[in-house]
Amino acid sequence: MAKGFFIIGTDTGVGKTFVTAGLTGALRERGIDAVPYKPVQSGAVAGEDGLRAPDVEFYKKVADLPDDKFNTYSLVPPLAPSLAAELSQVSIEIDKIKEDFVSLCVKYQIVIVEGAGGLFVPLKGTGFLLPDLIKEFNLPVIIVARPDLGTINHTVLTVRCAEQLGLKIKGIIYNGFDINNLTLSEKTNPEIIEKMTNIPTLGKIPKGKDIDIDTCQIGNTLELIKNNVDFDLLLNNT
Ligand SMILES: Nc1ncnc2c1ncn2[C@@H]1O[C@H](COP(=O)(O)OP(=O)(O)OP(=O)(O)O)[C@@H](O)[C@H]1O
Ligand SMILES: C[C@H](N)[C@H](N)CCCCCC(=O)O
Ligand SMILES: [Mg+2]
Repeated sequence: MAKGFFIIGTDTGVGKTFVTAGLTGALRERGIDAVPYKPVQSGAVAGEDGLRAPDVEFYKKVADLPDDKFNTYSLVPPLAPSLAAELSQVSIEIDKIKEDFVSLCVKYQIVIVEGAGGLFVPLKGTGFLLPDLIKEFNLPVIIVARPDLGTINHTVLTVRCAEQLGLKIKGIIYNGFDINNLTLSEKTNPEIIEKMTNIPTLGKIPKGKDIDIDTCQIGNTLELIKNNVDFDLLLNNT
């Protein structure tokens, strides 16, 4: 079985890339040969030498990575992968994604895969969704969630759906606390969600400084992840 994690979010923009990059960098600093993998990047940007994948560029800047292939498809339309592929007249081949994933699994100790958007996102047409890929990879998922009001519903919905689909859930990372001005919901959400789901909280990450994926500003990403994720919990039984 491949060793690693599949990073999903309760939504797009919750911090999956930030967490994927930070976890990869932190594990590599611990001497664990971890790498990231982004099967399908939508919202890719045209650069001098072809399409740039912002998520992958961010990984490379945060973590000291070997030179390898960490992305299979890069698509310009900022949409769900299957729609972005359709508009780009690209056919997403799941076997190609599996091939790239396996080639990383044989070379490295841990592969941290980033999804796209939330859980129920179509990868190919409307029949092959993100959970289908997670099952193919047979990896436990880490859910990245917002900390504030509204996240109970989003997070518990994601947990319940993932469980009903037979996915294994490693834990939840809440991302983006305003630690200088914690709201009542930020103070109470992780505990009540753990009570409702029995899924452990792996980390509570504060808002950082100068972090922006689109402009590849990494700010204090690595420090935030290193200081706020429970790595003993993350790595036990991995
Ligand atoms: N803890 C944080 N502190 C400050 N900025 C953050 C933090 N986490 C994420 N961000 C910023 O929020 C934006 C969204 O984060 P990110 O791109 O990681 O989300 P995502 O879930 O990967 O989105 P997508 O679904 O597009 O892949 C980015 O600009 C990122 O830099
Ligand atoms: C373009 C964006 N940054 C992500 N890469 C893809 C988000 C897909 C969201 C699909 C949806 O739930 O509407
Ligand atoms: Mg991302």
